[in-house]
Amino acid sequence: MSAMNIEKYTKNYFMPPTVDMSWALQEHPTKAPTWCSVDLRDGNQALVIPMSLDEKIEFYKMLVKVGFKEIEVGFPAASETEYAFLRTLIEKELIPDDVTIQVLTQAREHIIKKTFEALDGVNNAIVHVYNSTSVPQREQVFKKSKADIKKIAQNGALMLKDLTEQAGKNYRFEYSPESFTGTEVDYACEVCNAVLDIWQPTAQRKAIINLPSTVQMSMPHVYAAQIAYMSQNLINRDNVILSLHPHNDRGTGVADSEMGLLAGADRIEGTLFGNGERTGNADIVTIAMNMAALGVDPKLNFSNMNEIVDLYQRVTRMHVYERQPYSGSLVFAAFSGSHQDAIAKGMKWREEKKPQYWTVPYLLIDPQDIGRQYDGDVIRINSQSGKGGVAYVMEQKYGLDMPNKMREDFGYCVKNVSDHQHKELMPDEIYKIFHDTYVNIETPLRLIDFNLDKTADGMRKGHLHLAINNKEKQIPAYGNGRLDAVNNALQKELNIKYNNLVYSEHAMEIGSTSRAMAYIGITDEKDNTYWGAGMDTDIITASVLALISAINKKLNNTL
Ligand SMILES: CC(=O)SCCNC(=O)CCNC(=O)[C@H](O)C(C)(C)COP(=O)(O)OP(=O)(O)OC[C@H]1O[C@@H](n2cnc3c(N)ncnc32)[C@H](O)[C@@H]1OP(=O)(O)O
Ligand SMILES: CC(C)C(=O)C(=O)O
Ligand SMILES: [Mg+2]
Repeated sequence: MSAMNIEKYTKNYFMPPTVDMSWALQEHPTKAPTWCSVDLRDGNQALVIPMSLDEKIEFYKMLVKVGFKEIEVGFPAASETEYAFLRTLIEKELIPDDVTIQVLTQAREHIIKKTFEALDGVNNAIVHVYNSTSVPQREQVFKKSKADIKKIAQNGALMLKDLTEQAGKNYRFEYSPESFTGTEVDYACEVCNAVLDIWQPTAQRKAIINLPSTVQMSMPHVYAAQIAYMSQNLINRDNVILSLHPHNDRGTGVADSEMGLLAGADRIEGTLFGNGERTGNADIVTIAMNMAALGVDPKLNFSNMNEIVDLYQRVTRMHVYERQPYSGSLVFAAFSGSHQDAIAKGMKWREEKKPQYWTVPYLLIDPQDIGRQYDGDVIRINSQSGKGGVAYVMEQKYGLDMPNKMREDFGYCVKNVSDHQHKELMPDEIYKIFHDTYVNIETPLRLIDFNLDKTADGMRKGHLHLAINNKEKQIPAYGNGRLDAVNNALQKELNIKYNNLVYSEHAMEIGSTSRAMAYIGITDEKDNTYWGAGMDTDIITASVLALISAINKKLNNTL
């Protein structure tokens, strides 16, 4: 016996009588399918607390805004709320002309009648009828033969046809052989064809045949082979919209949908973020965004993903997993140093070389396209981060452009703080570390003033007014420029030696236009480099402050 008793499991799906895998030669779908959101029905029936009337209305309006043209709004015969919701949509005229609502019903007379009652007053609707066809459902639940199960479907189809005629409407019809994935594929096809035979769809009024993986049982290519068989063997195929309704028991609801589309399907039923029974339905956000990431217009608009996530979480009381493709809060975040470095360089490269295409390493799509920000959503800093990421945040947020070598010094400094505090560091915390570590350091040396005039031969000569350990002192200064004069004066006065002076400065563009930041690195005889920064409204003063900060760090022996 195995530890998990796997001996009791066996394959419960059926390969189609003829297996055509030629669809697999296509790389990806090249046009958007018809999308049908089943959030308000399949998603809703899976919630611990189903949505209230007001919550359903709010969710419905959001689905319309995203661009769904077909929305399964409920199972009107299931409960008062479901019934009242449909009535509200109709009576308050909340159904735009280009949106068709869909309602689900079992193939039972009183339930179908109640469903039609609820539809009173609507012009366009899809009435969706289902019955189970799988071997276990036939044997264990319905205890009926194949012929009897087909009869349930036919009776349901007939009732839909008759009641629609009686209502004088043009409702469209959908049939689902529920538990399709556990059904012999040729038998499922026989049942669907019997339904189509009753409905006699036309080009003006096509019928929808929806093939659910009510429970996912196989790898996605097997489901797609089943879909290919159905697509090739349904009667009146030109007037049939072949729809998929994948669930996610094996975690491949998206793969089932994508491969099913390649195999001939025209339509996808699914939910936002994959909410639904058990492990959920196929996640339409992911399927649509996968298309968008390949340059295929999905005809749905997720440019405001944060708002959609917030509303969804609030009304369903579910949570969008941090790593849910495209929509999770961490899906664009790069904490690790090498990823951050590549992203920062990739962004720059794109800006300079190919702004019309998105090829930035580690980011499948441009986060801004779904309303996420580079700043805050992409490069985030913790102990796994490196100099590239830290410098990127400082540059984007505060306009600081440190010399390359200083970035390394600061990167390690930030990493250590994050490591010791065991937390992510926000940009303002990183800036504080930068400021406390490098900027305008005043002990033991503090600059009070300096006065350096130009001599006849173009040199600079004058005095440096300092406080050393709080004792004020004037020292003479001479050099070929102001910074050089200060540098010479300080080395002499303090009797210290250093070289490899690295210097850079810039105006502070972000936040404070009137200030300059200067950076200086000095390397002593033991090859230790000390970095300082100076901030001031005057660029020369900023440079002098940067030098004094670097010297103070050497004197304090703080690398
Ligand atoms: C895979 C899916 O998501 S399918 C959709 C599932 N969603 C829901 O069920 C949510 C809404 N459902 C409900 O509120 C209720 O089930 C109702 C109101 C529709 C029906 O309620 P009830 O009749 O009290 O109960 P229930 O659904 O258990 O009925 C079971 C009976 O219907 C039969 N039945 C179930 N589904 C179907 C169907 N699609 N077509 C025909 N008969 C069916 C069963 O065989 C069983 O028959 P029996 O009475 O001879 O044993
Ligand atoms: C009603 C049907 C389509 C369903 O939800 C399923 O089989 O999962
Ligand atoms: Mg379902």
